[in-house]
Amino acid sequence: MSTVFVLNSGSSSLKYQLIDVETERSLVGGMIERIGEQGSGVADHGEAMRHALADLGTAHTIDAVGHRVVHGGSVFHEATLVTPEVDAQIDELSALAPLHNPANLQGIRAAQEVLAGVPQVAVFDTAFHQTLPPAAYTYAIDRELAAAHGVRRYGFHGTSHKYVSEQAALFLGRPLAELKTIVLHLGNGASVCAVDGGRSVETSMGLTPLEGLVMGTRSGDVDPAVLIHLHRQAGLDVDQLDVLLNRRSGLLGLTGSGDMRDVQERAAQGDEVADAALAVYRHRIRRYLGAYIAHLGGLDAIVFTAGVGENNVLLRRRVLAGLEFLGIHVDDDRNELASRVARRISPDDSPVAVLVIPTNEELEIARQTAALIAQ
Ligand SMILES: Nc1ncnc2c1ncn2[C@@H]1O[C@H](COP(=O)(O)OP(=O)(O)O)[C@@H](O)[C@H]1O
Ligand SMILES: CC(=O)OP(=O)(O)O
Ligand SMILES: [Mg+2]
Repeated sequence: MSTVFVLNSGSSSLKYQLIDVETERSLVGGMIERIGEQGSGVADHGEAMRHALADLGTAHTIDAVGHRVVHGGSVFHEATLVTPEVDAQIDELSALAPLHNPANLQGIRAAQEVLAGVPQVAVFDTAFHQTLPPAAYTYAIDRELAAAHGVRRYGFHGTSHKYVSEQAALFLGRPLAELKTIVLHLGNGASVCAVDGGRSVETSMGLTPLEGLVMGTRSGDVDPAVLIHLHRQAGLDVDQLDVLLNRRSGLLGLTGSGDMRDVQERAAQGDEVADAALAVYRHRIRRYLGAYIAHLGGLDAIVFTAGVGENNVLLRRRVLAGLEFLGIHVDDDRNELASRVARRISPDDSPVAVLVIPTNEELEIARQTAALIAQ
């Protein structure tokens, strides 16, 4: 076993990489964006997949394909070989992740067609969070109704949270088993995870990837009564509410742009609407940070990752400002240093290590795929 082709289908993008699992080097890689948008030339994830395979060419052998699958419900606790039964279960879980699972399945089916006979492995965003205690995953609603419909918190971005928390332990040279870490995965989708001894014990996304932080186009937490109110008072039906909260909220809803770079640029030019949106974004993160420090009963490390977490100097400083009383300090010079590798942005002697660690979901998927195939 030496090469794994990894497919990471997002709601509107497809990232792919061919990874040599022995050297952990990427041999071929690319990204197709704006899938399904008018004028993009790529109608759906099946077509995007065919573009990716064409880019791959025939120069390489492929020993297995690893797929990111966003929702694994309570069914999948670990990387799983795709069989017709597994395909059907992923399909069934589409109701819980309509932006993601159908795209993941299209990727799987296109790969099966083009790479017939090559084992396909599904790696689930939810799997790492299967260790959440019931107190963290239970919604306080009618128990039987919830059970009948799979209504509980699952959590997402697990592949990233797992990878990054392990990298943090390696970086610090300390055993994972004794570390209390909070990971801030701030990308287009965003979530926080409390990791205690390598296990996810609390995370901000819930039944679907909508709960929690303010995101590019998703609202994150709202009082559920907002939906009832908007239905009764503004006449929005359930599909309109779905589109509102998942696709037209977050930074996009607050400012008209879902991209953090745009919002920050506008704020820097004195745009008060953009500045106020950044304040909401930061406030929500700090609410979770405080809560998770309490859940963990201590804290060794805070890790920033994903597009915003890895690149946004100002946001990192603002999120952690005023938390010195908790042993959380940021060294401004270290924070401002642009770099693509794992680094510490707190002083060496501060009680809590504040780290920036680039996530690599593709590598983690390749590792898990190779490990499963080797069994
Ligand atoms: N170099 C950068 N500098 C500042 N912000 C960035 C940079 N790269 C990405 N971002 C921000 O990160 C977000 C996208 O994160 P990313 O992790 O790439 O998203 P996805 O969830 O689609 O994988 C956007 O809001 C974007 O503005
Ligand atoms: C689960 C999720 O939100 O994924 P993404 O950040 O890729 O949209
Ligand atoms: Mg992402």
